[in-house]
Amino acid sequence: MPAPLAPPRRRAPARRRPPRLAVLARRLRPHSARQRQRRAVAREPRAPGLGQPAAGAPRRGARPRRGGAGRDAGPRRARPPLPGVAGAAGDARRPGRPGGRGLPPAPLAAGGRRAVRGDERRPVGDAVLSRPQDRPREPRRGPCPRPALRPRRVRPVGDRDAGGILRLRRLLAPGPAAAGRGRAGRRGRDRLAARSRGLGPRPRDARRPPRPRRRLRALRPRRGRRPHGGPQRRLAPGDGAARHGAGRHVRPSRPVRERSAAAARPLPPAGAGRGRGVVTVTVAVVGGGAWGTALANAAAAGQEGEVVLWMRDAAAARDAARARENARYLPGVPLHPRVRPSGEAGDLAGAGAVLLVVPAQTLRGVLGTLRPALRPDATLVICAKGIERGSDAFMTEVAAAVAPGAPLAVLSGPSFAADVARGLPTAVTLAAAEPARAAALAGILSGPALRVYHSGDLRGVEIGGAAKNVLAIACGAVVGRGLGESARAALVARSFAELMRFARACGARSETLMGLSGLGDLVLSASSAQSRNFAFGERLGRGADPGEAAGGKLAEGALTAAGLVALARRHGVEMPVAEAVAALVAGTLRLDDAIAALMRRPLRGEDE
Ligand SMILES: NC(=O)C1=CN([C@@H]2O[C@H](COP(=O)(O)OP(=O)(O)OC[C@H]3O[C@@H](n4cnc5c(N)ncnc54)[C@H](O)[C@@H]3O)[C@@H](O)[C@H]2O)C=CC1
Ligand SMILES: O=C(CO)COP(=O)(O)O
Repeated sequence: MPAPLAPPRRRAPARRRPPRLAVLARRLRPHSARQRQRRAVAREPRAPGLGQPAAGAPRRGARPRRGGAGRDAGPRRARPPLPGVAGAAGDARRPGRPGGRGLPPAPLAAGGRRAVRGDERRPVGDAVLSRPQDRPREPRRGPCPRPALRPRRVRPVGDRDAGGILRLRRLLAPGPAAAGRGRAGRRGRDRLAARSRGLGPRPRDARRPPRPRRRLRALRPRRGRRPHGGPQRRLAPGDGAARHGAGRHVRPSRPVRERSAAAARPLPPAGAGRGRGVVTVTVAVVGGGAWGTALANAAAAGQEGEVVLWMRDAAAARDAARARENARYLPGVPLHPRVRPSGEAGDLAGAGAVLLVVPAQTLRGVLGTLRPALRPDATLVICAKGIERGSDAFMTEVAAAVAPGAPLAVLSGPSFAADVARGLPTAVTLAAAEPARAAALAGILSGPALRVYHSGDLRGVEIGGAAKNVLAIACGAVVGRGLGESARAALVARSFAELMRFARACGARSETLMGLSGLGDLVLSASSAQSRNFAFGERLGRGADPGEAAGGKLAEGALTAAGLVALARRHGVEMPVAEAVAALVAGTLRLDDAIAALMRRPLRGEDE
């Protein structure tokens, strides 16, 4: 018997691919029971022939709701997975969630590296696994419904604004920071308004309170600059102080404050042990030339009182007072408001310090004339640079002879009047026998651009100023003759050597000559045609007659050379450069012969 036939095995019916819409719907995560119900309805077949969309399906032409089922169910979003790709856009939205509808995590690729799905952030070096259109859109704002797609947390705008408002409220809150802020407070409110509109810059570091220094500045009333601690003053244009921030209150630097204290003190007794009284510090200037005018301006800027600028020509003084300018000697530089030009000797009577700024050869005569008008205890500050002809006397000796017992001081150093008048930085030395007097005077004359060092070596400071004028003529002659920069440098060095020898022989300190009045002034005058002495020598070098080489200007070196040489001989000091200049000026030696004589001198050790 044939074995009963087994009932034919029925092939399992092939699984029908679910309709596309159903697949898509399954992938979607319903957010609420209402949504799930809607989607269930949507899965039901449409009524045949009616062609009406199922309830809950998006209407044609309706704008898909952002982040909702309507958008996700749209045809653009619901793409089938790409072949060979472990998942596609939207698949990873619930990775590994037990019982979740999403796909399991992507399998590990060869080498243990996990394949990266197109919708994940890809580490550098991973293959590109998706087409650009399969990548999810970046969510714009608000909470993202798909955590795996969220690139990073976006702070809601409201949060940020709240922080900004809090910070700005703190800035504007009444209290020491805000009280009296005035414009600063208004600015803050404006910024707050701008910030709340999403405009305007963020505060630099809003967590930190504003810096206290700034706040203090804002609270400080604006005043005129007080470089020396005095009361507010009006400042002249061109004045050094005005140039350095007039109109703004700037706390003076420590040295300036110290100078103020020094200036406020009365000068110590003149000629200690000689019964002199204490002198006050009212400054007057004798000599209305370039240097006298520049120093008067500097003194006026450096202390409180009026500064009388005495001129021998009363008409010139009136003109200067009217025009507020010394048009002849220092054109273009306004006089400081507290400089009073005067031709009256009586106007010098109140001065405690009198700056003598006339040509060296006139000092004896001028001081002799004015002496009766001066206070007997007035400090005479010698600013002329020279040695008196005929007597071969230093300026301090001349002054001491004319005004015996008067306290003396000497001011010298590298300083073109035009530079000082323009407020360019300058440093000079002031020497007096008593250190306290020198310091007090230095304090009075110092300013933002004029730095006055003090010294006790009167002789050294005056020799530096007088001798450099003579030596600068030699340097000018070398340059005028076209002998080159090497020759000029050699001449400066050898000139300085003889200056030192001479100064030491006269009892001065070498250190003084190595400073401003000596090396400093020699370097300035030997290297610049702005120096009248250098210019005089330059013209000599070009063949000008010594009588005309000055060109109507004051060349103190030409008038001092003979006296310097005479003094050097008296002290047994060799000064070959000064000798040559004296002979050139006297017209007893030609320049070429002078140069040849210098070059033929016996060779010797440099320090001999
Ligand atoms: N101009 C400058 O850059 C500097 C000049 N000095 C020295 O200052 C002194 C004066 O020089 P500057 O003012 O430049 O000269 P300057 O030629 O500009 O003025 C000389 C002043 O002295 C007056 N004067 C001339 N003879 C007189 C007399 N017999 N009696 C009264 N007053 C007389 C003139 O009227 C003029 O006001 C000189 O010894 C010079 O070496 C010092 C440092 C810098
Ligand atoms: O003494 C001066 C600079 O320090 C002025 O130099 P002159 O007199 O050569 O112009």
